[in-house]
Amino acid sequence: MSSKDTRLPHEKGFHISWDQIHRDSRALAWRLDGKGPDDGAWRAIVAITRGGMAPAMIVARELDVRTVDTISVKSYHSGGGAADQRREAEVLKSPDADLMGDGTGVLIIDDLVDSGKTLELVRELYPNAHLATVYAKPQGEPQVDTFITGVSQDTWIFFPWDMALQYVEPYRGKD
Ligand SMILES: O=P(O)(O)OC[C@H]1O[C@H](OP(=O)(O)OP(=O)(O)O)[C@H](O)[C@@H]1O
Ligand code: HPA
Ligand SMILES: [Mg+2]
Repeated sequence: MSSKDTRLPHEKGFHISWDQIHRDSRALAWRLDGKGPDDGAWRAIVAITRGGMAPAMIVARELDVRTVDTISVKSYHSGGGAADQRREAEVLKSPDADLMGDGTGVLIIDDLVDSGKTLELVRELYPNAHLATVYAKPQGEPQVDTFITGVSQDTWIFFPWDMALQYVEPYRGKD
C-alpha cells in the first residue's frame, strides 16, 4: 500500500474556504502594496481565468486599481503514453495589447502555480509583468514573483468555488 492510500480522508487535499481565500488574497495585496515600478503604483491588474478572477478582484479592491483585464490560458497534458506526457498551455483570449505592452507596471494574478506551465507562457508574453499567486507548489515557485502560501507538490488544493457543504461520515464509522 502506498503512503497515499494510508492517508486519512482529510489529509488528501488542502480545502480552502471563502473566508480563507479572502484573507490570503488580502495578504497578497498587502505584500504587493507600494511595490509597483511607478511610485509604487500598479497600472493594471490582469486575472488569469478562471481561478485568478476571485483573488484578482480582492487585490484590485485593496490596492484601488480600477483597470482590470483577463487572460485566458488553458493548460493540458500532451504526448502519447503516460511516460511522455507533458504539460502544455495555450492562450485562448489575450488582454488588451495597448494596455499590456511588455507588462511593465502590470500585476498578473492567479490562484495558484502548480507545474508552472501557465505562468511560463504568461511570462514569455509579458516579461516585465509581476506574476503573483495566492498559493504555490515547489515545481512552479521559480515562475512566480510573489506568493503567500507554499503547498507540497502532492497536495491537491480545493477552492471554494469547486466545493459544496455536505455530510461526511465520522472517521470511526458504525461498522
Ligand atoms: O502551474 P500549472 O500546472 O499550469 O497549473 C496552475 C493553473 O491550473 C489551474 O487552472 P486551470 O487551467 O485548471 O483552469 P481554471 O482556472 O479555469 O480552473 C489554476 O487555476 C492555475 O491557473
Ligand atoms: O492543486 C490544484 N487545485 C486546483 N486546480 C489545480 N490546477 C493545478 N493544480 C491544482
Ligand atoms: Mg487557472
